[in-house]
Amino acid sequence: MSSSSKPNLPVTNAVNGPPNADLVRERGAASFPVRDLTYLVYGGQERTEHLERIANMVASDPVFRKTDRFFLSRTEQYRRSLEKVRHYKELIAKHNLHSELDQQDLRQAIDEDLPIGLHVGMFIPTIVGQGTDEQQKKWLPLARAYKIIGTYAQTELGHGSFIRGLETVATYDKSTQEFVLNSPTLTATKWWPGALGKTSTHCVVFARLVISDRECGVHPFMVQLRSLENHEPLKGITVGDIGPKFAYETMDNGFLRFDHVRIPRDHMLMRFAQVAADGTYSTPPHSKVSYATMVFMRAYIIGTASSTLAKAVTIAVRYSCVRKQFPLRSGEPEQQILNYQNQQAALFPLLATAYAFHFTGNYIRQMYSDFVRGMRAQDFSVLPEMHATSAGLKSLTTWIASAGIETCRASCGGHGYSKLSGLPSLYANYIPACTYEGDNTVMCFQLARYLLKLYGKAQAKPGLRLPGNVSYLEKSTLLDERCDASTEELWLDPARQLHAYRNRALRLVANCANRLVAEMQKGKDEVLAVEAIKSDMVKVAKAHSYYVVLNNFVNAIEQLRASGTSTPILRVLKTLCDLFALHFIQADLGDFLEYGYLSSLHTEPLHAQIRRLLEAIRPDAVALVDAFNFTDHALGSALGVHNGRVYETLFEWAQQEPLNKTQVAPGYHEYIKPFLLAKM
Ligand SMILES: CCCCCCCCCC/C=C\CCCCCCC/C=C/C(=O)SCCNC(=O)CCNC(=O)[C@H](O)C(C)(C)COP(=O)(O)OP(=O)(O)OC[C@H]1O[C@@H](n2cnc3c(N)ncnc32)[C@H](O)[C@@H]1OP(=O)(O)O
Ligand SMILES: Cc1cc2nc3c(=O)[nH]c(=O)nc-3n(C[C@H](O)[C@H](O)[C@H](O)COP(=O)(O)OP(=O)(O)OC[C@H]3O[C@@H](n4cnc5c(N)ncnc54)[C@H](O)[C@@H]3O)c2cc1C
Repeated sequence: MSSSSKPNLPVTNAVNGPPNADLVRERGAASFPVRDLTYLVYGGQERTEHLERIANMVASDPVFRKTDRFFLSRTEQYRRSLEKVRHYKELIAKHNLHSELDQQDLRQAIDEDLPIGLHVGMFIPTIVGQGTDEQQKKWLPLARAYKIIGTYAQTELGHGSFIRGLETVATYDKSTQEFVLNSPTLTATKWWPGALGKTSTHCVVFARLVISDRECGVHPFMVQLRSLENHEPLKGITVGDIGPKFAYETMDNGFLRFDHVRIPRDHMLMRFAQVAADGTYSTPPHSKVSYATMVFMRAYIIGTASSTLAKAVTIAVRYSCVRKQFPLRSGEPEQQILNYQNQQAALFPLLATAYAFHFTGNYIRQMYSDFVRGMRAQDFSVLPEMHATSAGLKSLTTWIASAGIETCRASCGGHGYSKLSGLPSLYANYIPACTYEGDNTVMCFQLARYLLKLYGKAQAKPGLRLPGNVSYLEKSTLLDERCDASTEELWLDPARQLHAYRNRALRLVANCANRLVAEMQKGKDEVLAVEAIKSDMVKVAKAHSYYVVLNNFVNAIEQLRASGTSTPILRVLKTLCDLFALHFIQADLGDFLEYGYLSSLHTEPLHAQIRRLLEAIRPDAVALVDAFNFTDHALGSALGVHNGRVYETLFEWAQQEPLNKTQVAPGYHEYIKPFLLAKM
């Protein structure tokens, strides 16, 4: 089928030449207009073309090249990322990219963990969210123009998850109307904040506020760290880089200590809690409102899980199409490895998941903007739902995307282990998303607590109406219902798929609630009873989040159908949605079998339907990854190049290896020559 409009062919880092014939053939045989799916993913033709212009501008700009990254030392990588920051700023001015959206598009196209990520992602949002109008007026123009660079300094050597345990103190001195910031112990040292070590001139510090010996809880303070003239740390401030990490080399995650550093009273961000000149403290309208930037970032992280996984899948699917291994019978041509069922079973559920997460990203963005609108009107009622939902989805999406990248890497065989595949660095730079912005397990407890509370309320008050995604907690009769998908066809019914996910989630919540009561009946207080069910709480949070993701995918398809999306696109999205739904039932089959919701009567057709779905996706696999529309620059992979010239590109990129600069190995004369035969 032909596309409705021609794509702008991505700028390529691949070796030029005729494209791989298998890829060409597969692209020509797609069952749907690829370009239309791209428009759907990126929000329309105009927006897609705008993104392409930016992506191609970045991809063709030598400053943004990525191919040298594997051969640079940590310090060189940091310097290179600063060079990219400077150039990013130059391009904003040159191309008039002053809107926040344009700048976000540009950063996304640059596709590197730049040391201004925290400035944009957390420092500015914290000023916007927590600063008074006057504070915003003072700091935002400076921050937005990069006259100052800031970060978000919350985590300490001793505490990250347990925010109330932070030890940095901000003591109010009424006589001078200043706060005195101090790090009283080694464990009070701020540790981890991105761009803190070497780049930032300022930061928002989270410290426990003390007024006349009274503890008022953790609050945000604006602090200047370095001189704006020579970048030297200011008096009383000890700051530096925390040293080598698993990856993330471009980012100077830092440490920071305060020795009785004085800041003016108006440097406490006082939108919600205030300290008056005489030391009178006014409490915020919600005790956790100062945690709002983290909720914002969790929502952002959920949105990026789709694109990250989509990159890994694009690389693995294209490579699996080019790579051939074994003829089925002797004398026949070798098979593309993508034809093997095991390869499809590894990759296609991840392809489906990347699409599923795309719709979940849209959902959380909408939920977040509704929540912000409410907050502006002093309505915090949505905060618990927003916090719990984003905590759970952040955990599920980052866990699945991390594991998915590794699956993609492993499915590329030996070449997947080469950094030139792009997959090792994609994985190593992505996995901290499971830890930062809230350790995933700890985040799951937050969602599970919320669900258990609502379940308890619904039990105590029949007829209570709960919000949309959790309304199934009202229906304990659902627990008596069983699966009736006894044929392959019935498994394609979205209502039945959702029923299964809802039933599993409710079952796990109910079991957890019962176990909590049982533990308390054994004599434990509530705190210890919760400790006894913690691993089950993680399962509860994941089960609910799976349900939310599937529900969003099903709803999105319904909305697309209603808005007249073409049948071929709807068909392929429905196939992906079915595969997502059925694959994750198959993956957690024990949950569904344990309480008799499913039996072998249902599992046989389930397995058979999954095999059919893999077959259905196979002819469209390349088109489905092409629809993500990544440039070769974005993928940074010799295996995933758009033209499929995988071996040529691998060979050429390998020539850049510094070891290849000389024919004779460095160290040969000292270490090899002495024991080799002198002559043959
Ligand atoms: C939206 C789309 C936007 C698109 C545009 C974005 C542009 C951005 C550009 C970005 C550019 C680059 C990106 C950079 C890349 C990313 C880099 C990542 C950098 C990482 C930064 C960090 O890691 S910052 C540090 C993060 N730290 C944490 O997350 C700590 C985790 N811990 C906590 O959150 C809390 O302490 C915990 C929730 C665990 C418990 O809190 P605690 O104070 O102990 O409270 P409890 O007593 O347990 O609970 C009391 C009740 O409060 C409820 N609650 C807790 N937290 C919240 C909250 N945040 N909101 C609401 N309610 C909350 C809790 O549930 C309890 O409720 P209950 O009813 O009493 O049970
Ligand atoms: C790359 C990277 C960038 C970062 N950037 C920033 C930044 O810019 N600013 C910033 O302030 N911070 C930053 N952080 C810190 C990050 O937010 C914390 O590391 C994160 O919140 C986890 O906290 P923790 O390290 O204290 O883990 P811990 O809480 O010590 O977790 C360790 C283990 O204990 C378990 N655990 C913890 N509490 C409980 C409990 N109550 N019950 C059961 N199990 C529990 C966890 O599940 C985990 O398995 C960054 C971290 C990384 C890795």
